[in-house]
Amino acid sequence: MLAAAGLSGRLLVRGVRTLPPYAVSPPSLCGVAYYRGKQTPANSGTLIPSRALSGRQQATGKLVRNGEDKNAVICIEGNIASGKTTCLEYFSNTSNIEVLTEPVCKWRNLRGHNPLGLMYQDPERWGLTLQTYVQLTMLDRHLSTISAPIRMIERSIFSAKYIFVESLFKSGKMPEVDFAVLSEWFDWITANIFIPVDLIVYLQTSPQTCHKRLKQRSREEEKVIPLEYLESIHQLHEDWLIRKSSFPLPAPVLVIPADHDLQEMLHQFEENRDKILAASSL
Ligand SMILES: Nc1ncnc2c1ncn2[C@@H]1O[C@H](COP(=O)(O)OP(=O)(O)O)[C@@H](O)[C@H]1O
Ligand SMILES: Nc1ccn([C@H]2C[C@H](O)[C@@H](COP(=O)(O)O)O2)c(=O)n1
Repeated sequence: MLAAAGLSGRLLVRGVRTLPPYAVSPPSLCGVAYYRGKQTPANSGTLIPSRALSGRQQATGKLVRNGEDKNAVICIEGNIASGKTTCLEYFSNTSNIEVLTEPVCKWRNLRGHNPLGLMYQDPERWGLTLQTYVQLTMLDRHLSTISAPIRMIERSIFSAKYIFVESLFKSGKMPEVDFAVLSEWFDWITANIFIPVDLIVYLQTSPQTCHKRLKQRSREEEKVIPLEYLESIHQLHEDWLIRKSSFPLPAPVLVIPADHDLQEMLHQFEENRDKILAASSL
């Protein structure tokens, strides 16, 4: 299955529907990483069985990316339109950091189909389709080969499951069997593949701020998103990252209040630079 999904040859295991007008978006920035303003191909690397690794996450017996254990991994988490991409863009000019944006363009254009748009139109029918693909593409973000010592990822395979799949299921928009399939996949992946995270940066916003920014960004598929959806996504983030009451945390959390205007946010990113880069010395 993983082979069919495009990771073939890299796992070394020893042990037609009518689409709306916005259906296809340009795949121009899909599958790329940014390293000091340059684009580099983000390829999946070779996975090999782990030896006894120390720290971060219990990895023994899991598949690991060959030679990748030395990379520091920082995940930027936050609500929809909270400013994650803006944050990644800010750090993309920093030497030593390679930023990997969320592959939204892939979710909007998968061989001419738009799983993101379909999900917003009919979550009961298409939630599983989108989230299966999100899980695959986020796994690729965690495992792709990079050249910098610090990997900065927009969101993570963890928030995909703990926030978005959870939201679909809890709101009654995902059938139990679809939730079970996604959960089995997620459990298998996290039990068998070493997915280290050293720091989570949580851009904490009010749902109202996100609603305003979402409308300003005006992504076609997201025009149907009501404030209530952003409120529920906010609560799931708060339960996971602040109250620490819902799901396991893969790493410590640095909270950056992010309701401020753009200029102040850039200042906040700079103020937190040392704390963020400290992840590489953990
Ligand atoms: N601090 C800010 N103040 C006002 N607008 C912002 C701020 N940060 C980002 N934006 C704008 O809000 C929208 C969403 O930002 P973006 O970085 O794409 O968020 P995300 O990646 O979290 O969805 C974009 O139009 C962006 O230009
Ligand atoms: N697992 C996921 C991850 C993201 N989405 C949606 C939410 C947004 O509409 C879009 C990503 O946008 P961003 O928050 O980066 O502006 O994709 C989802 O449905 N499931």
